[in-house]
Amino acid sequence: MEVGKIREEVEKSGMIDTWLRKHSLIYTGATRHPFILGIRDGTVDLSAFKTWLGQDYLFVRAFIPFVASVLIKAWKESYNSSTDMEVILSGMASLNEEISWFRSETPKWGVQLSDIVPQKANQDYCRFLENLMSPDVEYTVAITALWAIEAVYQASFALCLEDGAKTPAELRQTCERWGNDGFRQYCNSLQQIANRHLQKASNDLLTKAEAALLRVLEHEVGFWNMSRGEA
Ligand SMILES: Cc1ncc(CN)c(N)n1
Repeated sequence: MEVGKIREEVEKSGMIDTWLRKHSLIYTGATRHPFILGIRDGTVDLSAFKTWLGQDYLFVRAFIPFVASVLIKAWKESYNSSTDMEVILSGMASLNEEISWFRSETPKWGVQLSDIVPQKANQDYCRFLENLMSPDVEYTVAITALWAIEAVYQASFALCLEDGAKTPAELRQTCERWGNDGFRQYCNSLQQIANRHLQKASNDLLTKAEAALLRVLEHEVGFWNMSRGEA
């Protein structure tokens, strides 16, 4: 597509929607992964679910410092820092609750948090987050990645709550954690913030943010694959 046409499209709907259309294959791969489709149609292997649960606890522990780093970047770099910080801080408060949820949920599944060893896909994803925490990474790149990480879970788990889904009763609470309306609104707020910053970004920054989005989608696919014992 020629540059003028891309600019026109971006002004209408925002850079993120443009990128999601451009990368729809990998986005669909991340948000409609066989692991999620298995929850939605009730055929998920419960040992895969337990693997996911334990590994995700470790991921979330690494994700919290990343979100804190985005908060610091918002404070330092955003032209609209107080609004951005309010949204990011609300996400951090939910993460505090999320950690408590993992601690109370895992024993129900016979998963012992102290025994969990991070698998390769999880380690790779956490290393990626750590790289994004560097002060050299621009706020626009980091907020785009934060939106993508949260949006994949929102879209995935919301799918398991749609009419007609045959999600097993014991997995519904998990799906509601990320598929609920409040989380959808949080993701929308992150998307708006990211879009506002992307609109002002140089071409070089746009390239970096798009690459970060793609890496997130790849890591999310890798994480689901790992949960199914495929990585
Ligand atoms: C792997 C992964 N990606 C995203 C999320 C949502 N915070 C999560 N808990 N885990």
